[in-house]
Amino acid sequence: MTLITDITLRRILDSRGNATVEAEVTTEDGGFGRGAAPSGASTGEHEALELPAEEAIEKAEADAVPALVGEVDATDQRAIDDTLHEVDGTDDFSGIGANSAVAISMAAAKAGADELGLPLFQHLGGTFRGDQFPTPLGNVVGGGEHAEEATNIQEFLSAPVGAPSVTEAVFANAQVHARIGELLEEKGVPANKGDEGAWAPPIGDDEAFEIVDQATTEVSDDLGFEISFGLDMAAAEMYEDGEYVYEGEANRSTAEQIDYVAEMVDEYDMAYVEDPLDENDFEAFAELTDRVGDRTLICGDDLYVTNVERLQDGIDKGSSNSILIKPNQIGTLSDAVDAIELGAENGIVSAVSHRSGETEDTTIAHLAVGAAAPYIKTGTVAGERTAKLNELIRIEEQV
Ligand SMILES: O=C(O)[C@@H](CO)OP(=O)(O)O
Ligand SMILES: [Mg+2]
Repeated sequence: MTLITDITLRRILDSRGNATVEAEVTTEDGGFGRGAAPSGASTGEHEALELPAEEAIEKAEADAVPALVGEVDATDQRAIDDTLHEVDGTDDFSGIGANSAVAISMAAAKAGADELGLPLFQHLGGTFRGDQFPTPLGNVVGGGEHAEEATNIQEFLSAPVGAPSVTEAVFANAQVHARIGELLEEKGVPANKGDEGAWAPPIGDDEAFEIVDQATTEVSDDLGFEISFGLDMAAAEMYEDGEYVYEGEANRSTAEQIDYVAEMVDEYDMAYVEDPLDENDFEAFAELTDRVGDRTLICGDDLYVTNVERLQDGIDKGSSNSILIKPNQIGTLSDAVDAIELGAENGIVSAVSHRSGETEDTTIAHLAVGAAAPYIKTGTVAGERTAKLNELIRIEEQV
């Protein structure tokens, strides 16, 4: 037993320039870990609650810190995360803030790993983990809530499903991103970038499909392995009064949205579609999964918010064959691992994910490897994204 001896919380900047919570945890034998909370823009209605950074810090200092310091074993992640839940006392972490909770949970995990002299992925996953690497889904074009005057669809994701290693996959996504930059320039389209470093051009979704298809095909031919692509439609953000609102084109009813997504899956042989329907429509999700789930991943992000109860509901209804895992949506690493494991037991494929507002924290790279998640979504370029991608490259070298 090695007790936590100190926890420091502070306000730091995230990649959008907003304040977020950073935590540092020290153990009695000198173990140390630092973690920082990310923050979403297209947040799900049922996510754990993020409080303003200063308020989250004050509340966690008053309630969580005294319950952990000198009380809990730094190497017992379940006990740490259970304590966070106990002191918070709510269902959605509105007591201390999900941002304080996740920062402490991640910092403590790193302190525990340091204490044990293990890489974080192994502390989280155990001795027999570390030989399975996630395929990185790389955001290369996007709009929605992540950029003004760009595509309706929030993210077009390069998916190097045939890459022989995670390192080659990471570089393949960067090459697709670069190729799209060239294609946009050739077309004379001004190419700004969105919150996650993806190109955010003022073009329609149809044109974006064509450009991403061309770039992934060309890079795939060049590198000699399969690069598919996918989407995060973040459809809850488009859903108004029973219709999916597309700027510059006709709105779609739920039935039309299902038809549209199914057609695009087949036309472009897409590997992955996240949040194609509203976050409360488990039934429409099930209809789409029934139609195309044998040939693509239909992933629930805002639908499940990394919550095992919502995931169980989706499993019972056949809503999807994939789940997005965001530790800050649920508040602790233990909760995130529970969702991955419940998914795996039921044939649901996990993709561990960043948020649009990020920091240099690399925990999700370790979580994906430690929990053997088949996918990770953490951008393509930009420092706060490459922090995780470069960490995956380093982990691959270690094993
Ligand atoms: O919708 C998503 O999957 C995420 C990350 O790409 O965006 P946000 O963090 O804004 O919710
Ligand atoms: Mg999403």
